[in-house]
Amino acid sequence: MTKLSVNINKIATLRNSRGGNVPDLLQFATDVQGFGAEGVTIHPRPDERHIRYQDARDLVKVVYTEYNIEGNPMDNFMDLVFECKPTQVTLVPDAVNALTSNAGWDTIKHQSYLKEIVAEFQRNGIRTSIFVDPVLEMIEGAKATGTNRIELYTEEFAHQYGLGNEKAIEPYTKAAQLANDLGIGVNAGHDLSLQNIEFFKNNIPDLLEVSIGHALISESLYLGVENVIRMYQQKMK
Ligand SMILES: CC(=O)[C@@H](O)[C@H](O)COP(=O)(O)O
Ligand SMILES: NCC(=O)COP(=O)(O)O
Repeated sequence: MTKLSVNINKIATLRNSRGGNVPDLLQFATDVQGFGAEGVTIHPRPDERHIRYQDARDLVKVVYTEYNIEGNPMDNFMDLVFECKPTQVTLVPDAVNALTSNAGWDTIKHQSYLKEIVAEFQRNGIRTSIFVDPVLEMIEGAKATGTNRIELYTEEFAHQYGLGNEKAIEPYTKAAQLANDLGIGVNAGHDLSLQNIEFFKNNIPDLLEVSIGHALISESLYLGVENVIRMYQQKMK
């Protein structure tokens, strides 16, 4: 079975836009788990524009499924992860001001750095995952770091699939197969959605977990708005 970890960054974005506590991030995390999600993902960024470092700490008290913290392993981020002790840390090579994640690690160039960091998280009992493009050399490089898992960066697949190009799945299938052969677990994420998730899942052997945020929150708005409009009108009859 593939676990669904809900990325709640967007809930924090909405909350921060008004300065109060609506929507309530902790309640939302509690609810998605109550609705059956098998995990909660956050990706605190250095400017704290959505998830704040304090959110990561507060979530420790309410996340009873898999807690996945994503980010670039700079000093502040590492300290935060050691403090929160999530189930999994996903290492992402984002630039400080990146709008969103836009590339996987070069696991060959940064191999000794990643090896050291992976070992440090694992010594603290935290499972590691390395965000990578579906390139076979990068999967082999990831193996050499000692990581437990990789997360396949799926933006290109999502984009191409949206254009009708089903062949775009091929490098992902091959990368996942190699990871399986090498004994590394396979996660995936970025721009996965109701439109593309079934095809993706059906073509990736042993997909352990997907983390989905942007589309899932947008789809929740679309699928919920009709009900909410009727509820307002009901109250004003
Ligand atoms: C690692 C990854 O794929 C990202 O999708 C990410 O976690 C989302 O971050 P933002 O919500 O800041 O775009
Ligand atoms: N790791 C990917 C993630 O957490 C969510 O990405 P997206 O669905 O917001 O693109």
